[in-house]
Amino acid sequence: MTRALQGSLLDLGDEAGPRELGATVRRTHLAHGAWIDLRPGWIAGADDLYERLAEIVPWRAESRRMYERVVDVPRLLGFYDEGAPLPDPVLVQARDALNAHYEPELGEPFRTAGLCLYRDGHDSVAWHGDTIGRGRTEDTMVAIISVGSPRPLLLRPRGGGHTLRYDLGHGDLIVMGGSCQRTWEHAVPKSARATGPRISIQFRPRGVR
Ligand SMILES: O=C(O)CCC(=O)C(=O)O
Ligand SMILES: [Fe+2]
Repeated sequence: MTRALQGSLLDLGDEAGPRELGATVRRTHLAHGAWIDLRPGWIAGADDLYERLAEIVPWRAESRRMYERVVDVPRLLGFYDEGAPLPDPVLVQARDALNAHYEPELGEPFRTAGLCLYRDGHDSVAWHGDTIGRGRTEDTMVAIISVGSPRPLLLRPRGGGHTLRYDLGHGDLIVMGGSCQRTWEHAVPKSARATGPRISIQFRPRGVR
């Protein structure tokens, strides 16, 4: 009796979706006006969320012209523009919770969601900042949720310096803020090790890409 009740209470406390943010978020100030926030294990039920997203997102393979050659982008992509319905209710809850926490500081809401699926260690993203839009010139924030198997997200200052490494998966949250997109770069390197699949969900404000 008691045991069954305890079990169900624990289940209730661990309902799928975002857990608390608030004081559980740890901020690290980096050089040049950049910072990152970390909240490990933010999403309860992250493995189920991985499975649902892998299934229902219309994943696109892209290719890009590199000088004379056309090369495959080494990951699968999804994109939900402002106003487009997100593919899972947990992502709606997560975006709402991020906005409740960050909008006072950011001054605007997160509006778009980009998704990347790294199928295995061959998939990766090369060193870059999210500078296609306003991140090139303005401070902003990019919030990334990781589900599935952890992969390292590396960060290094532009122009050289020590590389930071965060292993992100299973519902972890990282937020890159301040000048991070223009003064630092980030990457998910290829791995020669056996690596399970990871999906990242990146929430960005309008005009940041
Ligand atoms: O998958 C990640 O965590 C990073 C993705 C990324 O940097 C991007 O899509 O701009
Ligand atoms: Fe990026």
